[in-house]
Amino acid sequence: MIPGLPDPAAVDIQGLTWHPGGAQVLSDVDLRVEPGQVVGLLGPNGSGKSSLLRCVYRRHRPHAGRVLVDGADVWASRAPDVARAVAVVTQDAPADMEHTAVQLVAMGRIPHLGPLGRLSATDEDIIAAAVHACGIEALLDRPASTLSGGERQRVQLARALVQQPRVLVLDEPTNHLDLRHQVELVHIGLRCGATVIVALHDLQFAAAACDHLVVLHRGEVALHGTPHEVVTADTLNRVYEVKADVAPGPDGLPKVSLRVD
Ligand SMILES: Nc1ncnc2c1ncn2[C@@H]1O[C@H](COP(=O)(O)OP(=O)(O)OP(=O)(O)O)[C@@H](O)[C@H]1O
Repeated sequence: MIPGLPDPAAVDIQGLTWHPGGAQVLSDVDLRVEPGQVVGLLGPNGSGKSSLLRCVYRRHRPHAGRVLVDGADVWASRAPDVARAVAVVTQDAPADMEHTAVQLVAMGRIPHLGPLGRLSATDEDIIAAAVHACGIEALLDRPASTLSGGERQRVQLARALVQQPRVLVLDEPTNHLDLRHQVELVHIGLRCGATVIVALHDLQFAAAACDHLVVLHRGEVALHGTPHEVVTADTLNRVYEVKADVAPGPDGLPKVSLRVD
């Protein structure tokens, strides 16, 4: 789909602890993600999902522990080297709102450009492929500030893809997307060949889209396993404090029915 995508990388999170201003946000988190795996990060609001992902894409420096991408500690590596390996789509609007969509997408090539910062024909091909994959051709000349939340998220995904990442970090990438674009995100982002770590709120979507699920609770890994092992009535009760029935749906995946009485 995107020309020249490199091999996916393993991600090893070891004893990760982050306590800004004394608040214990992440405590001794261990997680191994195999190359090419799609791992869903679940957990209630405030459980530490975004904080964990920020440690992976080198936004937060952990107070203890480390994140290894193919064996290299991201905080012992140079920022441009990490940017060549790890791309991110966040739930926030991009900072550069005055730029047009195509300028934002092209910024994804910056870690790969030479000293003159010029785009080559190969770079242009990669950008065109990502624009096509994300279906944003009609948005290219629009300033980011005029785009809807879902349009902006697709522009961010295209920017992440042109980075040709070995690891793709997605922080609640579906929160602005309608059903069709959620399904497309699975095809484009989750199956692009990179190792993917994705924070999600919808357990059923996570079960359908991910190979492996990890549930954070109060900054610790509460449980992890296959969708069948993780999406259970017990998890919903113990971690989310809701009553629910979980039974296999027609596709064999866990189907959640919340009890609201
Ligand atoms: N810089 C910071 N300083 C102090 N506390 C922080 C900081 N960043 C995050 N927190 C706190 O850490 C906890 C975890 O936040 P985080 O955003 O990682 O959770 P989350 O699981 O992604 O939540 P949500 O599902 O609501 O997006 C929250 O209680 C949050 O207030």
